[in-house]
Amino acid sequence: MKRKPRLWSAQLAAARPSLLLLGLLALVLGAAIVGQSALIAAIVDQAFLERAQPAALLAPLGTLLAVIAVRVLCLYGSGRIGLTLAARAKTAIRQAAIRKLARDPMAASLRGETGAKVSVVMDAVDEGDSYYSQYIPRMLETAFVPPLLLIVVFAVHWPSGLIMLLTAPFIPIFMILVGLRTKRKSEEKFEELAAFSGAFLGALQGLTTLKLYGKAERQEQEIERSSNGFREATMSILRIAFTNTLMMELVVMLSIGVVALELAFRMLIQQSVSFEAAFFILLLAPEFYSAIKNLGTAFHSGRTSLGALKKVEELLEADGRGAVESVASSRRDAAMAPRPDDTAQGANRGAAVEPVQDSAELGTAANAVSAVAAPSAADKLTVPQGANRGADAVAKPSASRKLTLPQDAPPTLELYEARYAYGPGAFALDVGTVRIAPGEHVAIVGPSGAGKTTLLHLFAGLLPPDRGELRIDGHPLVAYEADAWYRRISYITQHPYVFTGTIADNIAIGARGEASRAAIRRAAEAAGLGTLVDELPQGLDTAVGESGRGLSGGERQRLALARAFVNRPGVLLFDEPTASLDLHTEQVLQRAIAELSARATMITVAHRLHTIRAADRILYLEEGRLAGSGRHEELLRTLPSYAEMVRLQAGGDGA
Ligand SMILES: Nc1ncnc2c1ncn2[C@@H]1O[C@H](COP(=O)(O)OP(=O)(O)OP(=O)(O)O)[C@@H](O)[C@H]1O
Repeated sequence: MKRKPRLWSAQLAAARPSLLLLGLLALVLGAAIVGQSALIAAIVDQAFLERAQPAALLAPLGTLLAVIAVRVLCLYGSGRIGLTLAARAKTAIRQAAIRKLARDPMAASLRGETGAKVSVVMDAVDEGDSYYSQYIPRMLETAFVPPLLLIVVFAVHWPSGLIMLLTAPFIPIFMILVGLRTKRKSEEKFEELAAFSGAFLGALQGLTTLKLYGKAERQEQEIERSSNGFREATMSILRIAFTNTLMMELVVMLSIGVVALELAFRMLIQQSVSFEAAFFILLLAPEFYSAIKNLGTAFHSGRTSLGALKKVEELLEADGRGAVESVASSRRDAAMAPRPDDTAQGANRGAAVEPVQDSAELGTAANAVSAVAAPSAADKLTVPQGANRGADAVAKPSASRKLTLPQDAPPTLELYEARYAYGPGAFALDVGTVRIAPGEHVAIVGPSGAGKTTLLHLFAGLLPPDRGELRIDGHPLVAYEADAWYRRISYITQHPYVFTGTIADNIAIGARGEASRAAIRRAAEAAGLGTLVDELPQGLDTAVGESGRGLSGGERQRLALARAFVNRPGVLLFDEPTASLDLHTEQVLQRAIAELSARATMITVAHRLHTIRAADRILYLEEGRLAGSGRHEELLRTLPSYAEMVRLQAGGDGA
């Protein structure tokens, strides 16, 4: 048998007292089985062969009832313990998985299919149930019951004991052979299920696009194909399981038959065994085999569970860091705490990660996560491994304390000797050192694909530089409390994400703490949402997002700005929409942004000439390099490619 997934072992180690109790119950169960069989054999012997008076049978019958009650209680007890073990383990594993997803760097969390992740967290964890509720209790029963029965049979009539000893191994041999195949199949089944869930969710989310391109039917066929794959994988597991059961029943029946034949021969021909002893053994034999057989059935579910667990473990260890320990600790610390080395710097080194897409909105998503992810005190006090890499000349925080970020004044930002590549041979951004003073307004400009968004993500702390680091007020980002930075910034993407909930809920998630109704209202008005809210019958309580009213691109932008207004960030990161908004919306947005950025550092991926002209400094990127930096007029004079871009843009912008 291969090494057990570490998740399982971690859970078992945490459940040692329950395992001891299960062992004790198994021992009592074994004794009850022996007692029950002995009493039945004695009662039948006395009633039919000895022709005893009914009154004489009352005492053994009463004892028999008591023994049966003990047996039932043992089974009930071990069932309850198994279920409790399973429930606790599933909670801990699921918490660890959710915590892992919540604390992942944003770029990593956008990697992979959402449907597949949901399937692992929900279905694969559920599938783990039978390992604890069936396999572990049956394992312990088998460790105590069959050996006990065998000792008793040997003591009463050793030839029967020998037959049982020789035939018993056939059952585990079958189950090991079949179980190994089941585990492989079960892993395949989960791959199929994950593929199916991913394809299904993807198709549902993109249904409008698929319909517009006339591809809905093809996607339907794709879903049919992957659902058939899942069905076939499930059926092949069931086929193995049924064949397994049939073979085991056959082996058990044959073995009991051989024991019975031998006993009949000794009793009737040789007359060397009494009826009571033979009947006693014949009662014990099926109990002996069924205990081993039950393990076989539990073994099958156990293997399926292990296959499922491997998927959960893969999810937990997707970034190569040991999350298993956190499962064991999750009972101690149920709070979903971000780990220090999960902050942007130091994570995903060299991995080709997806860039943060437009749907990710910082200062919003981060707050949404932090609503459920309260960092534990221990995490705040630990300094991550690999912190301060390349930070030779800067002040380093003390090894045991995290710095707090001033919440009132805008900070100084510095990308120090920063380089980021999406992977070996992929696009690489290498901008060296860029320092942005408090309150400075910087525009990132350049041709499409030059690395503007990548640079913005480096400034936001969303992408960890491969080399160099992001410094806030002279200290590396990892020196600060995990959430402090994200509470200080607002990132308005081109297509802000609207969560399912009311407009008020959607604005409130931008707030650093609780936002009052009045503050939400003020933020909505400041962002130019006042008229829309007034026109809606339910005002701020109108449902938006997937299950509510749709919002236009401009309204989404204003919603994102309203989130920023309740936050009043020290750093405003803004990815300007490339698509043109109508003049009125544009003016509303510009006014709101000007007001927001008056007391903040602002970095904008700029597409509009008036943003570029108004910037204190322009960073002009070309193929991942900083080709020039300065004010608009300065770059016009010194950088021909910039002048050319402005000339082309002026044609379409009219600014
Ligand atoms: N996950 C990724 N893996 C590999 N390459 C990527 C990834 N994301 C982006 N790139 C590449 O990195 C380069 C820079 O992308 P980026 O989005 O930063 O450019 P940009 O200047 O913002 O472009 P645009 O103005 O068109 O939005 C592009 O060539 C892009 O194809």
